[in-house]
Amino acid sequence: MNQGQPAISMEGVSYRYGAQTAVDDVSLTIVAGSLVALVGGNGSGKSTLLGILAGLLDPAAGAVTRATAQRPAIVFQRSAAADELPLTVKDCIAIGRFGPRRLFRPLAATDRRIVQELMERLEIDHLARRQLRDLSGGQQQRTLVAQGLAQQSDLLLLDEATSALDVAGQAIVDEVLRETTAGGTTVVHATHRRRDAQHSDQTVELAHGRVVHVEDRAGTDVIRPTRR
Ligand SMILES: Nc1ncnc2c1ncn2[C@@H]1O[C@H](COP(=O)(O)OP(=O)(O)OP(=O)(O)O)[C@@H](O)[C@H]1O
Repeated sequence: MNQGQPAISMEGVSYRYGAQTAVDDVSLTIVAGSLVALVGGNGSGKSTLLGILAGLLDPAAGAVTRATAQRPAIVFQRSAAADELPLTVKDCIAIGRFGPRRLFRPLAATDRRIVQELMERLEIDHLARRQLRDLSGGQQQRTLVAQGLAQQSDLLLLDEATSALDVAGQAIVDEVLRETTAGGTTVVHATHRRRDAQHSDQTVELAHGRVVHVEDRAGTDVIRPTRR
């Protein structure tokens, strides 16, 4: 995909849970190879919008256009599998190569290399054989980010995926995400912490399901918020 071209366009997108409108008439263009922070308070619609971008939720109204048909990689704050399955850090990242159903087939040399490189980049290689459920929240989050990256999708979606990271861990993930977008991947990171947006190319602020503010890296408004 060409960097600088639209990776995703949303036009008048809305989503409702029964009578509750969670995303309300959102129009947005996300440029390929950019790092976008989706910010807003609890219940502002970040996860729902991410679910729409992931293709997991069908909007009630509006249109979403993606430049490619690749399946997006999505990283959540926590993994239920981490609590239930006897997964090592290495296994968990390997899921990103195969999908959960093919977890226990042998890794090809290329997959092993990708898993190893990601563990090194995220500085979790010393934890490779540890059970995920025995790790700290921040160590688990680094592993889940590595799992998302292992998928090598052109669209990486993060849902509060760095909330437990300390300053050093956040700096590592910021750097890895920056490298990832430089390689052409589009990254959308939903977070309620505004400071997580400081390295993003674009910050999209949601309130009550609406885009209320969009800023580019230099701090200038680039898209007018949707009118009420
Ligand atoms: N499964 C659901 N059923 C009913 N309402 C829901 C459901 N999921 C979310 N909502 C509602 O939709 C709105 C947006 O929720 P969403 O989870 O998208 O927000 P968010 O910004 O991700 O919040 P948080 O930061 O708390 O995770 C909220 O009012 C929420 O109560």
